[in-house]
Amino acid sequence: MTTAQLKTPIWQFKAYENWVKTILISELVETGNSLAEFYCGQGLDTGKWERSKIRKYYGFDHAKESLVESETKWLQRKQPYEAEFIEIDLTTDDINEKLREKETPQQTIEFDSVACFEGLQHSFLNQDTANQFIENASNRLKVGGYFFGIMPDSSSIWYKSQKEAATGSGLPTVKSALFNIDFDSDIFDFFGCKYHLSLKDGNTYTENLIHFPSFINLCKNHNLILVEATNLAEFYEENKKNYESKLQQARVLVGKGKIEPAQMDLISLYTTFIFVKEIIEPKLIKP
Ligand SMILES: C[S@@+](CC[C@H](N)C(=O)[O-])C[C@H]1O[C@@H](n2cnc3c(N)ncnc32)[C@H](O)[C@@H]1O
Repeated sequence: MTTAQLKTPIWQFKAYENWVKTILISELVETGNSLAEFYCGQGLDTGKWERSKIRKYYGFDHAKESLVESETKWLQRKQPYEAEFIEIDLTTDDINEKLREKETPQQTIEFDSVACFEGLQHSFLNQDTANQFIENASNRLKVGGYFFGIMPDSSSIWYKSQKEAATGSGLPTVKSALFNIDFDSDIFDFFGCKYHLSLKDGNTYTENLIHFPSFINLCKNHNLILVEATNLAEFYEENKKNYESKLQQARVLVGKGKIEPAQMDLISLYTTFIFVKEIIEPKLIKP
């Protein structure tokens, strides 16, 4: 990695995101845990799972080649935990069907935590896909277990848009030193309000803007209760003291004790989320 590459906004964002992931994992995942990673991709976090000393890992992704890459990383690290790499479309398929074939009558599969670091927003194409995804997240999670990760912060993005002057139809374009955000729609719907994040270095990402209160309600329908959601910019203020050395290790460029404001503006487009699975109360039968 050259010094020039290290300084690009996207590399800096990824370094910062890595720092956040490391903290979330160290606070929520315990030695000996059974851990599911949704949208595991190519296993970029294999080292983090190894350091957290999990017992068993289940990586879920719909791309076979990503799962092969993820498994290769795990093999290269000499299989530091037991692992399964499972091909599934998390927005249309039922996780039970994939897991049943791996279970025995004596041993059913359950997770202490479900992590999802990139992709939750892609599940919100419509009500059915969002519902199937959250159902999958909750289904094999133990009571008291965490569903956690990182997603775009719709409140922050919405707020930034509302501060801009409206020009023509559609939601106002967000303009910042490192990026612009354009919206497809002129309303902020639960589903279907797409936006395009264009970085000044030429990369463009299309995401779904998730209405956060509706997301919380959907999770509640699946017995997942919000514990906290922290905008990634605030996350820095809350954790920089306790995790300063990890900030250096992640190679986040911090000048004069703080991250550049333009970089922070990009970081503030995302939020953490942590839900806990609650005890399912039996329904009271009225006399
Ligand atoms: C950006 S990668 C995530 C990488 C990894 N989680 C990380 O943080 O480094 C997104 C992954 O989501 C997977 N994906 C996208 N839609 C999916 C779906 N409906 N079901 C399962 N996997 C999906 C893609 O194949 C891709 O590997």
